[in-house]
Amino acid sequence: MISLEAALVRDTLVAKGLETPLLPSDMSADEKYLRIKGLLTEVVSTLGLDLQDDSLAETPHRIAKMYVHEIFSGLDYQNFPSISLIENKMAVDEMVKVSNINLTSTCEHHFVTIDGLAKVAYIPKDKILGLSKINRIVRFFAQRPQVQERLTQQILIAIQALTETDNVAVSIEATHYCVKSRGVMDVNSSTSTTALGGIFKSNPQTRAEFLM
Ligand SMILES: Nc1nc2c(ncn2[C@@H]2O[C@H](COP(=O)(O)OP(=O)(O)OP(=O)(O)O)[C@@H](O)[C@H]2O)c(=O)[nH]1
Ligand SMILES: [Zn+2]
Repeated sequence: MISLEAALVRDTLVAKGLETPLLPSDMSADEKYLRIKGLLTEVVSTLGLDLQDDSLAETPHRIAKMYVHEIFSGLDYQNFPSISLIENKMAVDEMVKVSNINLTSTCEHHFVTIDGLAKVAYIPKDKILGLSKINRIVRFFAQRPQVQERLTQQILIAIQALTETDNVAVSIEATHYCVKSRGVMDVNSSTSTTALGGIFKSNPQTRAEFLM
């Protein structure tokens, strides 16, 4: 069973065509762990590494656990954070902005790290979101194989759906280790992405206030 909030976010992402491409599966987390552990035993031994060595013996177990319960745990809506929303009794109608949210994700093309910072803002309407929940929503979607553009959009849409307002903005600045530690091997470049909704898109001043 997933929470009502998780179901709302999932259904909104599906309706907007922004859900991560997922196939239906009825495997439990334990079944996934066992299957991945077996497959990684093949990978590690095909690379010629000795799984009898005490340093390597647990590597398939560690990676399977890491995929299912850590870095890809956001594929399972049962891990969606509990969301606390309160009524906007104080009639806040100015921007609430959370900056420097630590973000560690995984590039879906190479399964290596994306390391960055996110900034999220919204202008409350009837509901106010518990502050830490913004960080937790960022973290949930980061814990999936991702492209940065989709990650940025998914956070936007989740917060729009939960706060029942379009006036949400998200930006991410990140280093992709698939660019830094392999391939083109550029150690200096970083990538910025932005997703803007409502007044953040239509009003240049609001956009500028968010981006500064
Ligand atoms: N748009 C976008 N591209 C990404 C992201 N993460 C990785 N990529 C890119 O995905 C592309 C995959 O390109 P391919 O040519 O199929 O893979 P590749 O041969 O490993 O490419 P190189 O990285 O150039 O060596 C690369 O250009 C990556 O830099 C992301 O978050 N967003
Ligand atoms: Zn990559």
